[in-house]
Amino acid sequence: MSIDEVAEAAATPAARDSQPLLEVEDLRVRFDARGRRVNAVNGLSYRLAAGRILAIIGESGSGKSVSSRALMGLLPPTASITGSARFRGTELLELSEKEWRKRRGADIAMVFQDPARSLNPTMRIGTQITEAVRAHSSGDKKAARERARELLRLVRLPAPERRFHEYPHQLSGGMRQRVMIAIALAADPKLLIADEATTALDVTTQAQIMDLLLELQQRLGTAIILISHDLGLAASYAHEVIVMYAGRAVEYAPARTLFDRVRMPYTQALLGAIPRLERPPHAKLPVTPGQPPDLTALPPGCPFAPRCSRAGDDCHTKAPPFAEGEPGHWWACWHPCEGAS
Ligand SMILES: Nc1ncnc2c1ncn2[C@@H]1O[C@H](COP(=O)(O)OP(=O)(O)OP(=O)(O)O)[C@@H](O)[C@H]1O
Repeated sequence: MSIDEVAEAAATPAARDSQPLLEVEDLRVRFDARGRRVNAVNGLSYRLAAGRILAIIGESGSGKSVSSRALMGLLPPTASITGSARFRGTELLELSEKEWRKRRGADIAMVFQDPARSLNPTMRIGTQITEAVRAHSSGDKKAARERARELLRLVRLPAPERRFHEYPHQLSGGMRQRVMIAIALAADPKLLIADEATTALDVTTQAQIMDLLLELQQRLGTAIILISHDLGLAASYAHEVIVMYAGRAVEYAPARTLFDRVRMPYTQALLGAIPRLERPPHAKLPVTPGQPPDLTALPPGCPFAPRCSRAGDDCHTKAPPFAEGEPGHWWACWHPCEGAS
């Protein structure tokens, strides 16, 4: 089945209603520090089925990382989290730190933007992956080393035998990111969150890492959440896309539907700012005129209204619900676009 066929299948109610891997409902994250309250995530809900690729896109500060870190128990103590995030039926938001230590990386693993900072510079690559394997298994060291070698081959690291004995600084950025992906896969997670995992890489290497993630999703059935500023990346690789603004989902649809029939003016502004013919394959989110709202003082209406060319008086007073306007296609807007980007 091609990605397009998979995406089409996802739009059917049957596929949507099948047992989801992850169900996020009304997730809210607030930071209280030094007398300031930052409302970083403000009622985010979505479902992800096993083996699917979901892209979460939005401008800087829209809550993409914070909402995903909440799923890994990685937020600081200044964060108050409410709502629900069920992974295969288990409520993640109620886990204790002790339970997190056992589970983190096992069910859900995360790959970040900067592999140089995530790897230990003083430890050989092979040792770091072996330790990750041992953290999640009861097998002996020899078996863990063998599994580490297998993981390096799985992520297609060139010359894996030689690299096994090398240090991070001896590898290129793309190779280091392959090592981070190998570490993330050590416990065979069902969900991999890639938080801007290719942003720091050159365009060719970006494409290679994305192709690797796609291959892993197809071979291992790992679901992937791609957090990105990159619309082209979402269009090329994701089955479904969530567009976030001010800590909320403002549009959600199968990738093709979203790019063919945009409804939310914010998404259209993001897409429309780059002329289609000139749109490079990995176009970064352009800056839409105006500023994102102050998360310490959110307006009563639609948070995008002050920047929106379609906004009416109602938009400034009453927040539009995030609702399924067409089968499989959700948006939060009182005056949606006509349906073509
Ligand atoms: N520890 C924290 N304390 C206070 N505010 C925070 C903290 N972490 C994040 N925030 C705020 O929460 C909001 C959402 O941040 P988040 O990192 O999720 O955005 P993002 O969409 O991932 O942006 P980027 O693409 O720049 O990473 C931002 O305003 C950010 O400043």
